[in-house]
Amino acid sequence: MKPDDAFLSAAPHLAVAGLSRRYGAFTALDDVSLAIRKGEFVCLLGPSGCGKTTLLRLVAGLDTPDAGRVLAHGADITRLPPARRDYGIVFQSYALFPNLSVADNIAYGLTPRRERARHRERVRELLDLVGLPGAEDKYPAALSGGQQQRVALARALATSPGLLLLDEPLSALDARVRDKLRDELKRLQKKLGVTTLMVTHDQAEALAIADRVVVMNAGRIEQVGTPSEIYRQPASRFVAEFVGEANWLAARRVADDVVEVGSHRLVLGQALPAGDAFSLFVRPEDVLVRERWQAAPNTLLARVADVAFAGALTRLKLAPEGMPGVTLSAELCPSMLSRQTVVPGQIVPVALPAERLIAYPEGARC
Ligand SMILES: Nc1ncnc2c1ncn2[C@@H]1O[C@H](COP(=O)(O)OP(=O)(O)OP(=O)(O)O)[C@@H](O)[C@H]1O
Repeated sequence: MKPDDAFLSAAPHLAVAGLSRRYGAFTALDDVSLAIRKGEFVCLLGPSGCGKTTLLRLVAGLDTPDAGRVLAHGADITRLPPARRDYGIVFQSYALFPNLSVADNIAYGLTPRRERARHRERVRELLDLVGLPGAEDKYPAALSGGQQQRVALARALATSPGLLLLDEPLSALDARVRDKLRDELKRLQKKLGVTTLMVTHDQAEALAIADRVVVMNAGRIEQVGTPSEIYRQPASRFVAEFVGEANWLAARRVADDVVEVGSHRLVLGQALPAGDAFSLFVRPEDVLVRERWQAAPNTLLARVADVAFAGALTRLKLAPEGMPGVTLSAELCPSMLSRQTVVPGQIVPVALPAERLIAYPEGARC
């Protein structure tokens, strides 16, 4: 059974199976399969041009695939026109009607039009929900970007759709407004339980907001996982490079779970993939600076090259002995620094926990 068959037979809330979209000779989306459960918040994450919006547009019915299917509750909706699909959508640009009041913008999709009193009540409810009570009579031009996006969200939710589609809804906003709206969006999504698919190229946003993140690269899915799985266990070198900060060390195979970096042997928590040359990955917060030396596997000495205070943590640059040319970034939390001072030039013991090291075959790039 192909993985698509397994998840399609489970009739998830939304599924795409073997979806491809080509523009001339260029393949924007290449055999993508994905299943989304009811109530899930899923983020499509990836660099510009990787096919996120293409996938969202196919789900919305705004475009037609060259191959593959879109299914809602197991029913094939690939050819169903957008108006007959059960979703609300918010785009990056606010896309409100400038000549309509906030109330009319929100009520636009509500039918039948004659039920004005009922619509007024629904608009009031939605404006409360998105944190804009009393804004009914304002016009879009009188609203800030963040407020306009709240109205766009209210409009998308007006018909209580089964699916909320969001295409970079926060990226046109300044950082402070974006963070606030991000938290509110997450709270709102959980409160309503509306299944949500959001496109973003901002990894911090995806990790903070999503139940599951779909990392895309060049029209394909690299990994689907919870934010913590994506961050802690990147399935490919591409994901490891795209999400979060990392140290990369050139390593050579010594045994099935042992590599050599410079003159050091490092034990790994899992068996190496095939190959002799690897890029060894370790997050800065997993580079552990010890108070005193203990002869233990994966422990080495390093000279502190730089100490930079960064508020909630302190960033160190470390030059490990026996690894010429290598600089390791480490992050220390305040509780650790209250026990020990670290200054440039100091020699400190450093541990690289086996289970925190991941080896990717050299050359297996993006
Ligand atoms: N109508 C089109 N005609 C030709 N090429 C297209 C068309 N639409 C998209 N593409 C190409 O398909 C690829 C994927 O585009 P898509 O908009 O899905 O990327 P994206 O991941 O959403 O990127 P961004 O974050 O920049 O919006 C891009 O290389 C884009 O240039």
